Amino acid sequence: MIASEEEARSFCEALCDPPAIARLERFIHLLGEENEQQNLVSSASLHHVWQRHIADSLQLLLHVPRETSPWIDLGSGAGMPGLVVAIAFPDLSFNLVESRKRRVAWLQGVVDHFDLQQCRVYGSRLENVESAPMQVICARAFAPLEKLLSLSARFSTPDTHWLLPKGRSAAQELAEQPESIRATFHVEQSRTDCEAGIVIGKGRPPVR
Ligand SMILES: C[S@@+](CC[C@H](N)C(=O)[O-])C[C@H]1O[C@@H](n2cnc3c(N)ncnc32)[C@H](O)[C@@H]1O
Repeated sequence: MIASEEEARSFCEALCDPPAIARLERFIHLLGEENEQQNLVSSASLHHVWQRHIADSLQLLLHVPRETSPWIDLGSGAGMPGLVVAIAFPDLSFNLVESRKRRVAWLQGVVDHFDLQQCRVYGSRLENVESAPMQVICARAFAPLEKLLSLSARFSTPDTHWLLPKGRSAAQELAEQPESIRATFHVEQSRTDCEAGIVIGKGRPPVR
């Protein structure tokens, strides 16, 4: 379990090369500046930014083969987890979906800053994004599991990996789903919070 900022940074250094760590440091700086202009993340969380945001995002890579792409991140907000993984691994293809205008501008500004040519920002509601097959669907703090699946199953195929950090409600939310959904997903322990879980799955869930 990652229990400190130092451990979180070491965890990220084990996953990423030094240029990626330098880009993530720059992202943290930009995030701090932008957070004074708009409420992207809680200011308290910036005191634990490697643990709460960077390692929390990068830990998703432990659950999917490294080269898997494209990803879609639902409700990217400040950029967790999709933008953080895109900054660390710019060779992977990412689609970031966010409906709030100022957040969209922030995401696009960061994509431009790092010249992330494989990263596309969709400034609209997910409901209005055209369907396309994705290899990874991720979302942190986007919507309750049932709603999340019904809004996004159309992006999945039998090969799609689902990576859904769900905080402390992970096991409960999954337990409330019908057996057909429970058969597709399971909960893995988060590395950054001993009480949090990540709902992990593979395939196209049979949603209504
Ligand atoms: C609680 S925030 C989480 C942001 C980020 N994933 C994180 O963990 O820091 C949820 C985000 O989803 C966006 N959102 C909510 N419903 C959406 C929808 N239907 N389509 C696109 N974005 C949506 C909100 O604007 C918000 O930025």
